[in-house]
Amino acid sequence: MSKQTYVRTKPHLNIGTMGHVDHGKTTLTAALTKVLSERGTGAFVPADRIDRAPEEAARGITINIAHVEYETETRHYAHVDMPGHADFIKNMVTGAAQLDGAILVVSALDGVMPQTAEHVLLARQVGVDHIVVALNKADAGDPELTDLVELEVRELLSAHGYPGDTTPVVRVSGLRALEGDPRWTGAIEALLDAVDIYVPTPVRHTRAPFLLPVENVLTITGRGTVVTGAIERGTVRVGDRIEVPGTDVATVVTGVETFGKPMESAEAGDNVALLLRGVARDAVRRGHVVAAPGSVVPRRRFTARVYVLSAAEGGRRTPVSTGYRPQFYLRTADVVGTVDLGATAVARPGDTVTMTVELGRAVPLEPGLGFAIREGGRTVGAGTVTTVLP
Ligand SMILES: Nc1nc2c(ncn2[C@@H]2O[C@H](COP(=O)(O)OP(=O)(O)OP(=O)(O)O)[C@@H](O)[C@H]2O)c(=O)[nH]1
Ligand SMILES: [Mg+2]
Repeated sequence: MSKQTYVRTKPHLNIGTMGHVDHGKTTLTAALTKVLSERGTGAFVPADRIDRAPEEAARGITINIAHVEYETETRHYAHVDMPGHADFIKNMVTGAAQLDGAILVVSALDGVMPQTAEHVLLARQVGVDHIVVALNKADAGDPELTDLVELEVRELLSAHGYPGDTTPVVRVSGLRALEGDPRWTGAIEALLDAVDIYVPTPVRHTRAPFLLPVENVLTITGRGTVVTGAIERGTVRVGDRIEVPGTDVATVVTGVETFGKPMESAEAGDNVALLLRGVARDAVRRGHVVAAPGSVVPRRRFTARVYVLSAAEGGRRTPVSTGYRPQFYLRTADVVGTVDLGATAVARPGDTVTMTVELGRAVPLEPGLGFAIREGGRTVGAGTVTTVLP
């Protein structure tokens, strides 16, 4: 086994494509890899390979195939193209995507559609601070209509607290760029430049104790159990001791990889696969965290500020009251919880309220941790932990 080691020469960022179904997210992702493969800083990944299910890629200790990686002159990117609307919601609300920036794909032919708006709202809630717009299918759109679509997108962004007037909007054609048409490969270059310039290099908490929310667990015959996910904080290297709070797992990391390449040391922001010594496959699950020993104590109760989505935002039509038991999505965990609204007693759609929550099982909690509240497959609220209770 002589795999090439990952050498960190540039800052690493996590970005992704979002937008309404069929607006061309996957085609654009493929086009980005094609243009960069021609520059020699990435491998071309055709659209049908991006859309493939993660399980099919469980060779080596490789991570979710919905991620592709590429480099520009100044950065290394992991790019996640979420295969469908439901996956997008799941990845965004669970924090699995952990995007530093997003490319909002809007078809110049169709303009802003319901999921365009929903994704912008969700991006805002989960703390994606920087959006670059790709007005896709510009090859087929009438330029004057495309101008109107651009205005519409800028208004949408402004309405959700993004700087709509100054957000880069680049007219692209993923399809024509894939065919190698120089006008449109040039547009993809312009989009990449916009991302490089507009999305700032995030500050990573590399000095904090190591924490990895587990996104996926795989078994590699003959090697053991592997957990994958994006490192939230700290660093990790082969030989480090770790534990999985709330379980009996306390062991040593015996392998660290990113995109199939072994790493010397991984840090906050990296998408990694960790091989854990002597851990049974069913001992660790999505929703657990892997942490530096003694650094995290799982808890069940907290107070939070919560925004209850309005019906227009896809939320509930009726108020919630004390005793309400929805699902809470905290990092990659999905846990039932009981709401206590105290003296307020009810919260109407569109309200921001303080609540106390008691979760069905303990998870690592801390002030400032964001979460989503879901019920019957839709997002009904978004909040932030204010106090962790004993
Ligand atoms: N004319 C034109 N068609 C495009 C372009 N990009 C994508 N398409 C077509 O639009 C359709 C949808 O493209 P996808 O890339 O699968 O769209 P998507 O947003 O990933 O779709 P979901 O993942 O299902 O939400 C396909 O038929 C593409 O060939 C483009 O730049 N120009
Ligand atoms: Mg797609």
